[in-house]
Amino acid sequence: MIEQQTAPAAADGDPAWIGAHPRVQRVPSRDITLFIRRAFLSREECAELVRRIDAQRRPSTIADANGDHYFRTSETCDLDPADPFVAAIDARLDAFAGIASHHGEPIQGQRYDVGQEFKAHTDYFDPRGADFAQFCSVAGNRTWTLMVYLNEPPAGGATRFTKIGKTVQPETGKLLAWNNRLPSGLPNPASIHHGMKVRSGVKHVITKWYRERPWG
Ligand SMILES: O=C(O)CCC(=O)C(=O)O
Ligand SMILES: [Fe+2]
Repeated sequence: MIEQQTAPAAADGDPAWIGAHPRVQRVPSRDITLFIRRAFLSREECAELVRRIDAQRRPSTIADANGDHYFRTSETCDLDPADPFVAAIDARLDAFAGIASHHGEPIQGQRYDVGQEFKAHTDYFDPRGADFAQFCSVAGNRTWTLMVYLNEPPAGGATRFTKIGKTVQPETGKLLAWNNRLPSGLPNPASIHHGMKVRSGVKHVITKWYRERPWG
């Protein structure tokens, strides 16, 4: 009998579901739910994504502009959800998170050249921030983040979770998944993280964010 792959239907990620996948490690922390899964994507899949990101990149932007023009110096690419290759990766991310696809934003790509970074920030939007209504009135705030490194720069480019003191090194195909919320549903300030400066080479990642309510 062929095993039927059913799409996830849940509105939120379940740590027990994610933690039960093969080869998943949970980062020990009382303050955040954070998982690492090495080699989630193959080198070939990563290279395919890098090609698409490089072809369509634009300067990255931030919500709640803070006057620091060097806060996020990378470039961003909105990957085309209608591209069958992208759609297949999207479905694997949803299956990993265990979250219904309509809660997900389209996958983004990020590209960092030497000297580029994304300073310490949270992926959730500040409920008191000026841009909250603009970004969150329909789908609500961000819940989980899934991020995959598509390459490994020779120096720099780590992701540092500054509040919990955990630094993750880029590694081709490595996935990070974390909950941006507390068990109460409020935003978790311990999820703050810094995409650190690339010192040599180039760094690409994909980011996939899920929302409290259906997207779009
Ligand atoms: O590039 C990184 O290491 C972090 C990226 C990130 O935090 C983001 O895109 O929200
Ligand atoms: Fe982030």
